[in-house]
Amino acid sequence: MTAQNRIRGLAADETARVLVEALPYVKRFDGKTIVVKLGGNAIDAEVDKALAQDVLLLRQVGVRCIVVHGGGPQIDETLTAFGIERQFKDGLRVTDAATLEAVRMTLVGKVNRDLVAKFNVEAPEDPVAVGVSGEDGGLLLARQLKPELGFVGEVEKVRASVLTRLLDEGLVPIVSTVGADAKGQPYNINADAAACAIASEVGAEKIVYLTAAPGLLADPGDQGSLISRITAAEAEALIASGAVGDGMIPKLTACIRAVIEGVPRAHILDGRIAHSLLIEVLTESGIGTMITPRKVK
Ligand SMILES: Nc1ncnc2c1ncn2[C@@H]1O[C@H](COP(=O)(O)OP(=O)(O)O)[C@@H](O)[C@H]1O
Ligand SMILES: CC(=O)N[C@@H](CCC(=O)OP(=O)(O)O)C(=O)O
Repeated sequence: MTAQNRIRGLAADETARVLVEALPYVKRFDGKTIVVKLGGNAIDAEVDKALAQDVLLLRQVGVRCIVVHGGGPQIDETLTAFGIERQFKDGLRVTDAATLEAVRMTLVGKVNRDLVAKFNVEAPEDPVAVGVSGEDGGLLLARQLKPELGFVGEVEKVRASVLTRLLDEGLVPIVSTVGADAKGQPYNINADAAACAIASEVGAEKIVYLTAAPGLLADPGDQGSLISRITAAEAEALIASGAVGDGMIPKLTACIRAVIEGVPRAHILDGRIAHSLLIEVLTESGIGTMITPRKVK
């Protein structure tokens, strides 16, 4: 059985054997940081449990994981319940004051709390997941992106020490992406962009985007058209060609930016597949799409 298939069917008593087989890959990441971005469309009870297990296992073998989450569909639900209309421009949510309240309530107050709880039930003896909002400890200093988007922010500065101090203590930060400016005005920040800013500032070895697609597709209508490897320049050309749509544009743009800013590899993986993170990190062939700064063998 290949290491990939073994990890897929990971059973507790098999974990040690799988890890021995994966040792060369584990060593590569010992002491390194991996940023994992979980998209709102990939959030699901079963895969969240598998993700929690993967992150906790990687932590046990010395990998420092930071989880950044989105929550687009969950925000939509809150807006519907409040009778507030949703509006998007270029994949970003137009955020007026009422929408901002709903975003903050949903991302920080619900999605983040639920994920922290799911992670900590996987290790009740040693609950290491800690929820952090971009407003906590000044983690995400934000400024308005464009006046026409209202309270949508871009990251001006990441205060990485908020996360590295937690990682140094063996904790696993779970980040929601509402930031604030120096005056305390909160901003809604796209989670793909925030994860990229965090990965470059902490000097991550990898950024992994878990989403509800097999990876980057050459043709969004053809699930079999997966692109396994792509350089930043090729990815830019693909966006310009119009073959990338919806939520994939901010994600691919964030991947391009991350690798240009020094993160060696960015990945887009199918977050609906249980243990996709572990399969990617601990096996040679990997899954999904890998974005690199330039061509690699
Ligand atoms: N070229 C493409 N390859 C893959 N997915 C694409 C592409 N173009 C558009 N998409 C769509 O983008 C979606 C990912 O965006 P989104 O759902 O916003 O992600 P997330 O919630 O993970 O941030 C995919 O599920 C797919 O429907
Ligand atoms: C400015 C902006 O668009 N912010 C996003 C933040 C959540 C997010 O990015 O969630 P996903 O990762 O699930 O897409 C939003 O309001 O939906």
